[in-house]
Amino acid sequence: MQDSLDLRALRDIGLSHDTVQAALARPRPDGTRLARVVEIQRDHLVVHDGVDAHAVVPWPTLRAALEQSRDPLVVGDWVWWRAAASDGDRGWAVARLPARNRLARRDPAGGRQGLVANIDTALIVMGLDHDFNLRRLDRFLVLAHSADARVAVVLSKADGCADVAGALARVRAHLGDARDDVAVIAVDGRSPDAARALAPWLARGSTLVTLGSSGAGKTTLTNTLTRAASTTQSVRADDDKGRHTTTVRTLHRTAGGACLIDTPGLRQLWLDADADTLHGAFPEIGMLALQCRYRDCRHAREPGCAVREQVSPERLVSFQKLLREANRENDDIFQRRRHVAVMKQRTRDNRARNAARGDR
Ligand SMILES: Nc1nc2c(ncn2[C@@H]2O[C@H](COP(=O)(O)OP(=O)(O)OP(=O)(O)O)[C@@H](O)[C@H]2O)c(=O)[nH]1
Ligand SMILES: [Zn+2]
Repeated sequence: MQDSLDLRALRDIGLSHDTVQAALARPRPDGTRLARVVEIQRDHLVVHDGVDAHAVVPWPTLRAALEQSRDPLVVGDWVWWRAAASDGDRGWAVARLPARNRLARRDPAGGRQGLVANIDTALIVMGLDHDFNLRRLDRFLVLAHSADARVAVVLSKADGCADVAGALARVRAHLGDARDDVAVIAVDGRSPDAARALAPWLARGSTLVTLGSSGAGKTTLTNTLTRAASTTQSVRADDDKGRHTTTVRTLHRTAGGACLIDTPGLRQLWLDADADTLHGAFPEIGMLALQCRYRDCRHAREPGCAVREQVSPERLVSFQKLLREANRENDDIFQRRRHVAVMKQRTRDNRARNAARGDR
């Protein structure tokens, strides 16, 4: 069993300075080694130490702590793990290291669902087809901002789009100067050119996560970026058919040594973001609000509203909707349940109305 850490190998799997600090800050549990969670299966986890993958399950005390905090292990987490007593058995994840960041969403009941941890860059993938939706993009931008991650917006399916330049310009105009930290790139996710376009975000040892709705092209892009990587990396048999739907989050290695976590499409992204995070993701709104005539301007119908004058209407609508959602988080559990009940009833009503009209 290794007693010193193989830092080189661990860096290859995304070990950062913060995690090293976190690891040194507390005593290492006896007989354990450092590894990263690369896959979550129903009955076990896969951790990787930069050299090998190992199947593990949480040690009883860790399991109890995770259950109590309702904050399960996610892909990208770092753990101290211990090999099983006999070969072939599952090892144990003994303790989790504090994460430098974590992406999470809310579930309808108000719980928090961790998605991934310890990321540098979010690749927000949006198809240049019916998937193109600036309001949804804003939502993913807030998610990325909540982890303080760099962001590249990847407009996929550029090969099938008649006006790529126009689409790029629309996204840029929507984000405005305030978000000039966000890169916007159009790609054919199946082409090796996509890897070249994304090279600046794919440095060895950095960690990226794909975000986007189902069918946006996340897995296609992941396959392109990881294709020339390790030959031991299995390629799923149904990928060629393009029908494969991602069901688990998995950390892959790219050809140049970056770590890329592919996520399933998030059908319902209820943000786990407070008003501060929101203002961080929409920095221009807070700045401009200082120039509104009224101090408590809601940027609705008030005269002399600087926000309405200078922010694109679509982006302002995004912001206001997300802010309502964030404020709802402060609701108590009963208000939240009532809200869920209202939403469900509304869905049933819509369905009934559509059925009565004869559409499906
Ligand atoms: N022409 C073209 N097709 C693409 C591109 N990117 C993805 N596709 C196709 O779009 C479909 C959906 O792509 P996926 O990569 O499976 O989408 P996903 O975002 O991983 O979807 P989920 O796994 O359901 O979350 C597949 O048929 C892909 O072949 C692209 O850049 N160009
Ligand atoms: Zn205003």
